[in-house]
Amino acid sequence: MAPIASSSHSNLVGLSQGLSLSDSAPQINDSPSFHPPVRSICCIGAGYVGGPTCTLLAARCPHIQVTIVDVNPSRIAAWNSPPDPLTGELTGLPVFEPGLGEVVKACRGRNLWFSTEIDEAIRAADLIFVSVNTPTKKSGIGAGYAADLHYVESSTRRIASVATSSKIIVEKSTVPCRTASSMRTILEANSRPGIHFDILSNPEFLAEGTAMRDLQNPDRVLIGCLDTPSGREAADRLGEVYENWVAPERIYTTGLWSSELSKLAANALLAQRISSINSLAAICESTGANIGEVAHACGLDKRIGPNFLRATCGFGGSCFSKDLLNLVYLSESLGLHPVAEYWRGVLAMNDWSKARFAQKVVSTMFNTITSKRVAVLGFAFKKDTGDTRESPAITLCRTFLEDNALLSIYDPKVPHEQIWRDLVNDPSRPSPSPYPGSGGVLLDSSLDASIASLKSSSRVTLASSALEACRDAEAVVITTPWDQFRTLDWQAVFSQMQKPAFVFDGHSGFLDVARLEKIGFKVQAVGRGPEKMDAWL
Ligand SMILES: NC(=O)C1=CN([C@@H]2O[C@H](COP(=O)(O)OP(=O)(O)OC[C@H]3O[C@@H](n4cnc5c(N)ncnc54)[C@H](O)[C@@H]3O)[C@@H](O)[C@H]2O)C=CC1
Ligand SMILES: O=C(O)[C@H]1O[C@H](OP(=O)(O)OP(=O)(O)OC[C@H]2O[C@@H](n3ccc(=O)[nH]c3=O)[C@H](O)[C@@H]2O)[C@H](O)[C@@H](O)[C@@H]1O
Repeated sequence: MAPIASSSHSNLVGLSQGLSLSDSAPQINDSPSFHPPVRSICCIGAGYVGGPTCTLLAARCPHIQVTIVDVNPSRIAAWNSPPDPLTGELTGLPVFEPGLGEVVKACRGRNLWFSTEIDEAIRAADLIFVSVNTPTKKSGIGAGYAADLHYVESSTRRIASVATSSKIIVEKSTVPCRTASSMRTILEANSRPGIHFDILSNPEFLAEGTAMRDLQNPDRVLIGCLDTPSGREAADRLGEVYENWVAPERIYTTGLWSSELSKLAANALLAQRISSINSLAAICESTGANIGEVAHACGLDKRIGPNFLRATCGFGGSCFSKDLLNLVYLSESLGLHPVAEYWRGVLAMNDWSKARFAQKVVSTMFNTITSKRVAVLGFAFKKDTGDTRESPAITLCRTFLEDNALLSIYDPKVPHEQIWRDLVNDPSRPSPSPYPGSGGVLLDSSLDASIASLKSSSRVTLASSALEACRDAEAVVITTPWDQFRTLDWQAVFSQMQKPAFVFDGHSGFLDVARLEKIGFKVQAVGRGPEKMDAWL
């Protein structure tokens, strides 16, 4: 495979063996004739990806009009919410991302619009990003594994039915391999005569909490296209948009199917590293080795590298599990059962890591947490986001509640209503969302009743600060590594806790264990062996 390099807008490299000609990356750049330079963009889906991605695009391309649309009016209203009158900050946005508010403020009303007028935005656009949710199917064929593509399909049908001019359609959502082919069939079967669509795959690699930084300075922009003159030209047009702020050598063009698969592959490989280090963390805890030292020692090898080797109480987030399940399903569908088993193992290790951590809390606290107050610090799946989808904190809190603990939970960004819903929602159903219609379950009466019952049981308190959450607690469990938890006044925490005061750190190397032990805490941290192992030295 050629290294990332580009001599034209399309970085036309990456012919993959085994692909038919139309699957492979194109080799030459034909003169344009199908699509004019992009002046107007529509993004369907105003979520964690569509919102930040197209906001940054609007900021870097003032000559392009960008309209982000969504079927969910409350989400769009939140994107259009006014600045706080006191601070001037945009605190009502539906997505919390450091730096996002400032960029929205600078562009909104200039060349950035948030709207529910989907048809109008589709008609006006030269290029359309499809950034809708692709959750794991909850029922029917492939339930629990396959991606639910009905949001992608309904967006595609809508484009076909309302478009009055030719367009470039860009898959931004993470989709199974060959989804572009289904989209093309739908578009061709439903569009008006004389209208031409080209479909590109342009997966998104941003991570929540660092989205604006990742979008501004991506490791790579991947564009998959068909090897046809119009497909190559469409890739050029999208490449030109990115070149307003991304160096051409970081824009990598491949065949469509390689691009679709690369997104699943990248997430699978990242998740695999976490499960690998978490498996080693378990060995450390039983031997007296320290996972921080082991990870550092391994990461010094340039072939391994230091990133994504932080042992934790398990990975979360809306995509790692979903995309791994998708890969497992794809492998099974292709009859590649050992491949499916291999990736399934990454998920199994993650489930085990969460269960193991919860078990450690219970066993350390003399094998019972019944009626003991446990302070849970953090509820989002990682710091600097308010997103709780697949957060390990949810699994841990549910386990503690099943063991009859009293929970006191604090997170700086997750709204209380979201925490209540996550605690009572059946995990086999879609993750509930504060934005009805956004892909999560709608608030229904049974959910409301469960929340009311949990609230009235007094088994869970939602605190307004970390210190408040820790008051009278017998244990503090760090589930999300927000910076403010590291710099907490731990002496003050200790003085107001029951004794012995336990701390369980779900993120290796996050807390200064030696300092906490000096204060008097009994500390357990993922991947840190027991003191007594060193006793024979
Ligand atoms: N969340 C993340 O950090 C990343 C997500 N992805 C992928 O991006 C895609 C979107 O993910 P998120 O933004 O997190 O999802 P999300 O659930 O936050 O947003 C999706 C939005 O699409 C809207 N929508 C659904 N169908 C629609 C339709 N027919 N017309 C108009 N709007 C519609 C929903 O109302 C929702 O607001 C998924 O495929 C995901 O795997 C990729 C990289 C990062
Ligand atoms: O497709 C997606 O949705 C995105 O998924 C991840 O991004 P994200 O889930 O937002 O955040 P990460 O930083 O990857 O963290 C995911 C989870 O892994 C955990 N993690 C991360 C790193 C690590 O070393 N150990 C570890 O347990 C985090 O605590 C978190 O729970 C990928 O990093 C993005 O490239 C990708 O675009």
